[in-house]
Amino acid sequence: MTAEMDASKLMKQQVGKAAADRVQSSSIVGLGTGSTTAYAIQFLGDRLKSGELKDIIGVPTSFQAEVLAREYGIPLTTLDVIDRIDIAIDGADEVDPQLNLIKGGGAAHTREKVVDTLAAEFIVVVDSSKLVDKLGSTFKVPVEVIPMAYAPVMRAIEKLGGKPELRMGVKKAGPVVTDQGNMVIDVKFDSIDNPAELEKTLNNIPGVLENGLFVNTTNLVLVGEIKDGQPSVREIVKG
Ligand SMILES: O=C[C@H](O)[C@H](O)[C@H](O)COP(=O)(O)O
Repeated sequence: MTAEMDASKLMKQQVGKAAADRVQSSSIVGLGTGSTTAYAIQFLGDRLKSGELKDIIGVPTSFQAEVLAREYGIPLTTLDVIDRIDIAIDGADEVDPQLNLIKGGGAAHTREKVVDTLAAEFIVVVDSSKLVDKLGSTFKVPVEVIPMAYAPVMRAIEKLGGKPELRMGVKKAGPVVTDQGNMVIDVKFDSIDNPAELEKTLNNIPGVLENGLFVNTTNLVLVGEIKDGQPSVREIVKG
């Protein structure tokens, strides 16, 4: 493992723990997707096991989150049997100064947006590499589409000035298939000046299920960073 990988792992672990520590007993918890949230799920499981935390129920945002929650002993529920989510913990691929996000690097943004926006408190967990001045500067915007519509959706996105690319599988021939059985188009925009408007415009293309722009969805981002050689966590609160 390189020193860079070590640092990234340490930052993710630390921030995952900090988020898990904020969960209180008897909470219904939205369980996000990705490598950072995976640590939060693991630490929630540890707190349950030690008896420090009691009676939490998780709402998974993906097959990955569901499998991890089962592995770490977190009981699960679904949205048809609960009427609230107290807190959701989820990662992000980019965070801008207004705390708007790009998500969906793991193709889970559709279910994540449902769960995260239902939560009374949505905590984002990232390492410091995810902070950007402007959304779209390092990451493409993921757009989930129903399979029969992928070609016209790509043409419509080109007309909006985006450069669309069908996301292809790794160790799987052909496209990535989401937990809903759909496809993902990653879109490079030269400049995202109005994320709120772009989020709506993309979702308005027939055949699009959901895109990875999360605008005004969170007031709290926890950032894992390395300071003086030690992992630490910084809070960014929306003012
Ligand atoms: O679809 C995946 C999610 O939006 C993830 O939360 C996001 O990609 C961040 O993942 P990671 O913590 O692995 O960087």
